[in-house]
Amino acid sequence: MLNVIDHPLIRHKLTVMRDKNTGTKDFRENLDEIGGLMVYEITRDLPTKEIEIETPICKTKADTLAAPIVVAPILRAGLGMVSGILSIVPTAKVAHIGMYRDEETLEPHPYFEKYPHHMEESTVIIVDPMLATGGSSAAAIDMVKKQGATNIKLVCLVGAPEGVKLIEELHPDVDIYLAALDDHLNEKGYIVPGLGDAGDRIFGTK
Ligand SMILES: O=c1ccn([C@@H]2O[C@H](COP(=O)(O)O)[C@@H](O)[C@H]2O)c(=O)[nH]1
Ligand SMILES: O=P(O)(O)OP(=O)(O)O
Ligand SMILES: [Mg+2]
Repeated sequence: MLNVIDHPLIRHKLTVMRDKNTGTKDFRENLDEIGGLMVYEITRDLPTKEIEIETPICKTKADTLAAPIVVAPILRAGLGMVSGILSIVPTAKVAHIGMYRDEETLEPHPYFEKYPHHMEESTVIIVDPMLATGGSSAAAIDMVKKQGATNIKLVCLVGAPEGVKLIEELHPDVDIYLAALDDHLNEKGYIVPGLGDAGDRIFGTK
């Protein structure tokens, strides 16, 4: 199911990121901050369990997270959201999924994967700022499913209708979270209006 997280702070920060005159430093900082703000909303339905603790006053029962959380950035661009997410969920483990998109065919090419233990019992949050054709995210979801993950969330900043459709078709069990649903893809597979090439803007490459 698609969830567009609509919040004035997120809209403001995303506008800064979309602006072509925004430099690497401000682009990175705003991406990180949006990552933190989005994850607060996304984790709203995480399962909790009651445990017994002792306060300075008495014994009591209180809630704690029931399952481990794994943040799985799709390299490189997804890396830009990790520290913002970890600032809200500091106990999360981090998986890495290396993927590049062929510039001609737009097909995703995985080149690296590394996971923490217990993927099957974790809530896995896959992050990539851009959901364009959806090929990279769909492939990343396949990869974490092969590791046994069943509770998977996909968190992107900007999505195109084409990418949302692909994920809904291939992985109807995965909830999609966006900060904005944009208009369409251009002939080169870039999101319009979008924010350009996220990896290049984060890392200052071209
Ligand atoms: O406007 C865009 C579109 C894509 N990217 C990069 O490509 C992948 C996602 O593309 P899919 O077509 O959905 O596989 C994403 O990892 C971005 O790194 C982009 O930066 N800007
Ligand atoms: O999906 P790509 O090819 O844009 O990868 P990166 O995020 O490393 O720029
Ligand atoms: Mg890129």
